Amino acid sequence: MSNKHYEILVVGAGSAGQSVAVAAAKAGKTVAIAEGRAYGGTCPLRGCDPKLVLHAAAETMYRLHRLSGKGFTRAPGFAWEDLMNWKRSFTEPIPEKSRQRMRESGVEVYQDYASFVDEHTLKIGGTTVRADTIILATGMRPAPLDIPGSEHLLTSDDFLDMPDLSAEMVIVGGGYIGTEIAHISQALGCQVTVVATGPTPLEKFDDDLADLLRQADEDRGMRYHLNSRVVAVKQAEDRFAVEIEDAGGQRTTVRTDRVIHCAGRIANTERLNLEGAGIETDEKGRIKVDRRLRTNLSHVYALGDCAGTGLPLTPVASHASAVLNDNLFFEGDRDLDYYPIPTVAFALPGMAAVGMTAEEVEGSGRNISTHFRVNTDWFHPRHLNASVSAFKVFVDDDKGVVVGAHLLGPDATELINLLYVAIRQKILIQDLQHMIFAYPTAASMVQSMVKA
Ligand SMILES: NC(=O)c1ccc[n+]([C@@H]2O[C@H](COP(=O)([O-])OP(=O)(O)OC[C@H]3O[C@@H](n4cnc5c(N)ncnc54)[C@H](O)[C@@H]3O)[C@@H](O)[C@H]2O)c1
Repeated sequence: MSNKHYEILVVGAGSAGQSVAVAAAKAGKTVAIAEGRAYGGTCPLRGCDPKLVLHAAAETMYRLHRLSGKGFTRAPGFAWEDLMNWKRSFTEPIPEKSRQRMRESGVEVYQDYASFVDEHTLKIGGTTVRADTIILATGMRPAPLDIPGSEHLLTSDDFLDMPDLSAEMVIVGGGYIGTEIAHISQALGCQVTVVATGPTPLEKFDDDLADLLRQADEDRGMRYHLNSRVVAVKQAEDRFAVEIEDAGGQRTTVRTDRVIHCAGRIANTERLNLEGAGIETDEKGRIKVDRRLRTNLSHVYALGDCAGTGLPLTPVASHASAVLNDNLFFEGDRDLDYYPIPTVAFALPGMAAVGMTAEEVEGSGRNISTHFRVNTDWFHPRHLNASVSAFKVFVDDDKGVVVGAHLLGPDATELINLLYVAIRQKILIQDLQHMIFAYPTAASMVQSMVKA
């Protein structure tokens, strides 16, 4: 057992942890980073990036199907294995590249899980490490689903590495991950059944838009069990029998080839022995932090998905690491400043939101008008023959600015950034209307969306 001391120890080598380690080294600190799994973290290895590679193929197929009979006579052939190889060309170089980046920056690299021994000491494999300042950035993982037959469930990690695409799949959960996996799989030829606990999928998005998406999905053959949950999974020869219970207690069994568990994620804290150092967590199990990412111990910080602040999204972690790096290493004096956080679900077509929600508008007592419209007849969605397109934009009529935007439709995932800038910078609608937007682009729709 060897002993080491560093000024800074980072636990978790995802995007947040790596960013802090590099900044600390740049500031001349002695730094180490520990990671139990592959270097790189969720976003480039098991989340955003590989998902988007698959989504690009699915979106191409979706668009081709929508233009069938409008120039296209048949969809092209599709090989899942080739798509997986293409995806691996993105993911496989990440761990070694990340480790190399750490070493070149002067960060000492540990390949093992770290666990607290006391407030300043962690065990990393066979090494006892003492550190003056400790940064926790351990991310999240699928939450265990406590139902009979849970051993038959595959996770989103497994989905992103499947050897083939099943003919039929059941998706447990209609949140971000469930919806994205459902849309990718259905577009590429799988018969998908989604089991969602709420009255619509994507409950964290606008209800009206989520319901329009559900209708369009059902029209193209996706199946939904709403207000329902999966209560058991049984092996049925080489397939599975999925037991689904609705809110009234009525049970249905669906037979399928694979069952994908997308029913929520929890913070990766179980190997840290937080109790060993007396570090507090919130009711969701995320590490409690203040507006400067400090835990209840003044020398321990947490950021990224494992920390109880902001949404578990990569750009939120990037913002948090920028604030922490400034404050810790470059004499900054900044609080976190998230508002508003744009968020996107890569459905087909995409769903996106930024700023005030319908519930927030209703409870605000402010003079806010709602611009809600199904705009499948507008030129941009229409020339793509989109299955659905709609928007709900909230305008503060006293101030003349956009305060919330909810989009569903082709290119919604890009358009939302434009509305984010309008909200964040409080651009007057009057000024927005006087600007010249290139036409015909998706972005040019924004001027019509905010028109009274
Ligand atoms: N595009 C993106 O930005 C993106 C993509 C993926 C994940 N994420 C992030 O990851 C987080 C986690 O995503 P997620 O989709 O795992 O969680 P989620 O909380 O969005 O959805 C999980 C859903 O599963 C339901 N559920 C729980 N038990 C169930 C059961 N037995 N049967 C059926 N449904 C059940 C829950 O009620 C919930 O609606 C998100 O909050 C998001 O911030 C973001």
